[in-house]
Amino acid sequence: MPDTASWCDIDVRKHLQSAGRSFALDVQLQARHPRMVLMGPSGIGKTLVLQSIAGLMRPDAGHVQLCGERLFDGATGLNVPSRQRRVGFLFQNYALLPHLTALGNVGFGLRRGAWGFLSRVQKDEAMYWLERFRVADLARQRPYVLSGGQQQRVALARLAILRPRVLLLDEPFSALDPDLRQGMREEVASLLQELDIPLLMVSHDEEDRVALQAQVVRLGQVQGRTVRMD
Ligand SMILES: Nc1ncnc2c1ncn2[C@@H]1O[C@H](COP(=O)(O)OP(=O)(O)OP(=O)(O)O)[C@@H](O)[C@H]1O
Repeated sequence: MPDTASWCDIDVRKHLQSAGRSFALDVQLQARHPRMVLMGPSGIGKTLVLQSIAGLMRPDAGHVQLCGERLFDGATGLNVPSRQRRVGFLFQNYALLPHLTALGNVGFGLRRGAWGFLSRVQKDEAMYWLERFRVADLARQRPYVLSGGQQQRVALARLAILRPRVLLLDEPFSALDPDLRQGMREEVASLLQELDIPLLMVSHDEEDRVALQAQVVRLGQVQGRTVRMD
C-alpha cells in the first residue's frame, strides 16, 4: 500500500448554481495515511469530493491524481472516464441493479458488453466474493428481498471483484442498525487488508474513525466556499 507517497492528490474546484443558490468547492488534499475519513456538516460537499475522484463529477479546475496516475487535469483537459479509473465507489444506497440477482450484480462489471453472459470462471469468481462476504446463500436472490446489511455485502463484493486501487465509501454504515455497524466496519477493514488498498470514506460518526484507525479531514465554509479546515 502506498503509505509514504501521497496516494490521493487532489485540487478540486467546482461552482454549482441551482434555483438561486450558489455553491463553491475549493478543496486540496494530499492523502498519505492509508485510511482517511472526510467529515463536515451536511451539504458541505463531501459527496462531491468523492464523485470528483471517481470521475462522476467533472471539476471546473484543478487536478485529481490517484496512486501517481493523473486522472483529471483542468489545465490540459485530461479527464479519464469513470469506468477506467479503477476506483471502488460504494454509494449511500448501494445502487444494486434491481433486475439482476446478487450473483449477477457481483459479476456485472466482468461482463463483456451490456448484454453479455457470465462465463463459468466469472461465475466462480463472483461466488468467491459472495462467500467472502458470507452471502453466498443469497446468490440467486434479487436485491429487493435482501436486508440493508445483505445489500451492502453484495455491493462490497461487486466492488472487490473489480480489484479497485482505492476504496471510496459514502457514509457506508449510517443506514445500518447499530449492532450491524461494528461487523461491517470489520468487514471493510479486512477487505482493505486483503486487497492492500487505501480508503477515503465520508462519515459523520466518530466511531467509524476510531474503528478504522483513520485520519480525519474536515471540510467547512470560509467566505462562502467549502475548504479544508485542518
Ligand atoms: N447538481 C447539483 N447542482 C447544484 N447543486 C448541487 C448539485 N449537487 C450537489 N449540489 C449542492 O452541493 C452541496 C454539496 O453537496 P454534497 O452532497 O456533496 O454534500 P455532503 O457534504 O455530502 O452532504 P451530506 O452529508 O448531507 O450527504 C449541497 O449544498 C448541494 O445542494
